[in-house]
Amino acid sequence: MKIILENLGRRFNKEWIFKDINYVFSQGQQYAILGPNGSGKSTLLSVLLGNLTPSEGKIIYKNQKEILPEDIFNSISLAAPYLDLIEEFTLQETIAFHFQFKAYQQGFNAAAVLDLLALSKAEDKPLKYFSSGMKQRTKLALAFCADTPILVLDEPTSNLDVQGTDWYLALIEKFSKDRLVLVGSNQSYEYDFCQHQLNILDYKK
Ligand SMILES: Nc1ncnc2c1ncn2[C@@H]1O[C@H](COP(=O)(O)OP(=O)(O)OP(=O)(O)O)[C@@H](O)[C@H]1O
Repeated sequence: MKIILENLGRRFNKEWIFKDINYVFSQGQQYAILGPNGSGKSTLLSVLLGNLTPSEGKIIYKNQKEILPEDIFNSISLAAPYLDLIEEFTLQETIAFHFQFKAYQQGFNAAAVLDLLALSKAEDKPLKYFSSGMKQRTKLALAFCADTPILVLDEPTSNLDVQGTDWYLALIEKFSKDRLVLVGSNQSYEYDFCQHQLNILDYKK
C-alpha cells in the first residue's frame, strides 16, 4: 500500500492550512505528522482518510491496483479524540459491532480484544459510563486489532495515564510493523518510534 500526495493543498475559506505537499507514504513505514496546536495535523489526516476533499492537488492510493478515495475507508483504522463511539453499546457490543465491518488481525477474536484491553470487568458496561481513558483505550484496541494496511492515530495518548501510555507503546511494538502508520501528535513519546516526520509548518503558503 502506498499513499501518494501530489501538490496537495487544503484551505478553509481564504486560509491555506497546507499547500503543495508532495509526499509518498509506504506500507511498513511509520510517519509522525507534526505541528503546534491548530496548525493542521487533523485536517491533513482527515484529507488522507477521505473525510475531507483536497482544495487542490490529489491523493493516489495504490495497493496492487489503485483504490478510489471513496473506498479507502475499508483499508484504514482510525483512533482519534473526535471519533465517536456508540455510547449505548456495552464494550462487548462495541467490539462485536466494529468487527462486523473490519476483519480481526490474525489470531484475534472478540475475547482476545477484551483480554488485550484489560477491561474485562467492564465488558457489560455501556460506554456512556466509561471514563475518558477507558474510551481512548477502547478506540486504540479496535484500531490496532483490525486487519487494515493503514493505521491512523491522532493524539493517541490523549486521556491515557502513564500505564495507558506504556500499554499504547506495547501495542505499537506488536501491531504496527507491517502497516502504514500515521501519528498526528505534538508529544514526542507518542511518535518516537516513527522513522519519518512531516511537519505541517513546512507546507504553509
Ligand atoms: N471545518 C472548519 N472550518 C474552518 N476552519 C477549520 C475547520 N476545521 C479546522 N479548521 C481550522 O484549521 C486549522 C487547523 O486545525 P486542525 O484541527 O487541523 O489543527 P491540529 O494541528 O490538528 O490542532 P491540535 O493540535 O490542536 O489538535 C485551525 O486554524 C482550525 O481552526
